[in-house]
Amino acid sequence: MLEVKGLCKHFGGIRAVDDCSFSVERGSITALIGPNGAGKTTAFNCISRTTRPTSGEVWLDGERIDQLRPHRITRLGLSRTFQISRNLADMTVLENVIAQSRVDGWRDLFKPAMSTFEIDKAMGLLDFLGITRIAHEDGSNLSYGQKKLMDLAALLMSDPKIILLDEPAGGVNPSLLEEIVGHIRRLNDQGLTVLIVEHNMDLIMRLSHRIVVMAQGTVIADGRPDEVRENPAVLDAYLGGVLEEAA
Ligand SMILES: Nc1ncnc2c1ncn2[C@@H]1O[C@H](COP(=O)(O)OP(=O)(O)OP(=O)(O)O)[C@@H](O)[C@H]1O
Repeated sequence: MLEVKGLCKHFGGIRAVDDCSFSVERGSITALIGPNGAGKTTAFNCISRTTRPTSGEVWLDGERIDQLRPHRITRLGLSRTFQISRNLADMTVLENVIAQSRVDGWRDLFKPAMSTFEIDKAMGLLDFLGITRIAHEDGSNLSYGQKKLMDLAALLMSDPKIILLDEPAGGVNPSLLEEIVGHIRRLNDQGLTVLIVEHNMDLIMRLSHRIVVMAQGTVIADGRPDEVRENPAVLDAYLGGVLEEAA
């Protein structure tokens, strides 16, 4: 469904992503893991085109997307979250979900505040995520975890085929973590393809069908969780630690 071919992103002399190639199968939960600074977020940014790649190609369902604008990519069915919530000031959760989901660029400036269709759709998603009770809360009063759920709702507004989740478990408490895992599983059961960057190895090992491992900008391993966990190159990149703890 998603194919990344020879992707490079250089910042001056830093090769953040360096000849990175991998694919994501339709209907899968695929994890992109790697030690700090491996290039995972930069790869995400290039795929969703929030960063312009230096070279390489990204294909979505047979269409090359690496030269498209981000909102065109969203329209083609690829949406992503950010490590840091993009909560908009002085807006309720419902307003945030709708405002963040608008993908038509400057044309959105001429749209009415919120249509009934958008409100119904956003409320349906807040219900799916179990957070209708905070629909009319000011977005800036939310806990860190609630913001993550709000961002997930905004992401789902565009009816994506594939979602890219950047550290969905980062900084959330254990019970919310289980809730987020449940939501990701349910979305995947409904046919949504998921690509996830996450440092929580326990979550990754439980949730993913396939794991792509990056180190120093490139892919060093790719396979099922049990294969990746035993891979000497991966253990070496991580110096053993986190993977052994998750075993
Ligand atoms: N805008 C930038 N300018 C210069 N260097 C950058 C920039 N963004 C990222 N880098 C560098 O690129 C490399 C890869 O960073 P990136 O954030 O993609 O890694 P990561 O695998 O997502 O790390 P982490 O797990 O810590 O989030 C790092 O060395 C980082 O310092």
